[in-house]
Amino acid sequence: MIEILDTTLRDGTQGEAVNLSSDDKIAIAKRLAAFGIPLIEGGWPGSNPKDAEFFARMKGVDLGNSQLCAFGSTRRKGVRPEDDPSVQAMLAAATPVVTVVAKSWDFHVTHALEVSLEENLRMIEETYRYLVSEGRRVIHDAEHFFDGFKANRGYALATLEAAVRGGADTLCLCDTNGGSLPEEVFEITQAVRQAFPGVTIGIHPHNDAELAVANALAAVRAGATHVQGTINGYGERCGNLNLTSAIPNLMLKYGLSLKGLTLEKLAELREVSHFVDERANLAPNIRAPYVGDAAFAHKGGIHVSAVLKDPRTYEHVPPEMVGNSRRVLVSDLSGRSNLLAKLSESGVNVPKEMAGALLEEVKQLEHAGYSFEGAEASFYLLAHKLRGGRMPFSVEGFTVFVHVNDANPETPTWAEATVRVKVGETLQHTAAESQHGPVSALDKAFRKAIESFYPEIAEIELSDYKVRILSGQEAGTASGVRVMIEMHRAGERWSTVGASKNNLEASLKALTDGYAYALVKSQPIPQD
Ligand SMILES: CC(=O)SCCNC(=O)CCNC(=O)[C@H](O)C(C)(C)COP(=O)(O)OP(=O)(O)OC[C@H]1O[C@@H](n2cnc3c(N)ncnc32)[C@H](O)[C@@H]1OP(=O)(O)O
Ligand SMILES: CC(=O)C(=O)O
Repeated sequence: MIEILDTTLRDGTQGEAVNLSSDDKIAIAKRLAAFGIPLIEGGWPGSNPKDAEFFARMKGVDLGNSQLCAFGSTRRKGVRPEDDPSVQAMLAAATPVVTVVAKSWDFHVTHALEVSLEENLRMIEETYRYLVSEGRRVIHDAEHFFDGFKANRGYALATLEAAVRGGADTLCLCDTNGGSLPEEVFEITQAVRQAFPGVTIGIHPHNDAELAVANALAAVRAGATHVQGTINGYGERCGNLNLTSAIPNLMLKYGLSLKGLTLEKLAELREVSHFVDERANLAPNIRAPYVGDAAFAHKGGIHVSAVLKDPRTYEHVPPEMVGNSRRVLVSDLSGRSNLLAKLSESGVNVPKEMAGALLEEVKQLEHAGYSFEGAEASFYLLAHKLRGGRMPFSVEGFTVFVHVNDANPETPTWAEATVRVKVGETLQHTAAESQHGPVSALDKAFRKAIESFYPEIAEIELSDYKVRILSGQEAGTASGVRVMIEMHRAGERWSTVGASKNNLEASLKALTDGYAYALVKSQPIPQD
């Protein structure tokens, strides 16, 4: 049985760009508890008012079967634990468990802590004896344990002995600098397990050599049963053990039981990962194993063709087990299988002979700078047109004029646009102005042209607009720009693409695809 300690709210917040308010921390603690994480390290109460406030506010919060841990360090040199403000702050947090960082590496003791090797041993033992006497479960975070063991094995083991004498019930070996190799972690963890029979051994690996997951698994194979990490791998420098990878590896690959976590709960993993990113205001990593958007996204034609026959051909686990889903991408690396699968996702059945023509068109347009991978609405429209589907309008031309007044810099720059749009047999010629730039003026003029025919467009909003400069090879012969647009309406989102040598033309193509998609969706492509 493996026990997970989540340190997203402590080590996670030591990661660059990770900032959580106490409201965020409370929401994350509750979500982790609902997920089934048994130990949730909430922060360092002696460090800052926000962490102290978090623990004060958590006092009345019911975390079910999960326990909150306060983090801190051993007492300072020459101070009794009873008189050490950081130790007192840990106690004031009133958590059943405390996680205490202590030095294991002789070099750190003499150079960072600047105390004698003997005083460090006393700091560990006395701090723990005091915390245990106050009714706390003490988890000893043996900082730099692997480096310390390699430098001075005898002293590193002596720090663990001091921890056990003081009453620590878990010896968590930290790869603080994140540079250890799995074979070293295996051997050293095994040596510690043999030296401390009956004591719980833990692992806290950092990811500086991209080995945190491998090192956690190595430690578990060597007998560690307590694993510390963070959701999405947040943490100091390159981060901590990513629990969204470690948890499914332990459960699905090693077949181990994890305290508090069931296979049913594992299906919440992707949602938990996104919840934490959302609270931290960070964009999810699309390539994150198991939980990322791309984790089960199939792009190469050969892959898609096989996955459609049996997903096990290119998937190591079923995506549903971790709450993810299979996706098929359309690009110039597609075969007909990608297109047919993509269209069938939207309920569209395209005859096989037509798929060849569609594939050819996708490849030509991608050569000219389009990218359909993230522009599923534009791809849908291509198929719609190829099937002879009616388009709600056609754009016949546009002009844009930007007014600048160099003589009077106080006068705001503003743009004026006209568009010529045909709806059925009616030619609409409209103009609009905007102080938010030429694309905004074009959008307004275009809406004006079609709104009397399609009043439902009033509900559509633009949510994202990205321009990418295409150069040389990537754009083939058509160096220029690619514009990707995202629109939404009542909880539904869709994305489109336009490419051209002219930024405004690319923008108008992506914009009008967005409106056209919303309108044709109510008149689906006729089926065979
Ligand atoms: C490996 C880890 O990730 S451990 C967690 C690290 N996390 C953090 O540091 C975030 C929170 N930290 C803080 O808010 C501050 O650093 C505080 C409040 C802890 C200390 O602040 P300050 O008193 O200003 O000290 P400062 O940060 O400059 O230096 C750290 C001190 O802790 C001491 N220290 C380091 N490790 C330990 C330890 N295991 N036990 C006791 N003291 C320690 C250092 O020797 C140094 O003492 P010194 O000031 O006498 O040289
Ligand atoms: C305790 C801790 O965060 C470390 O040693 O990395």
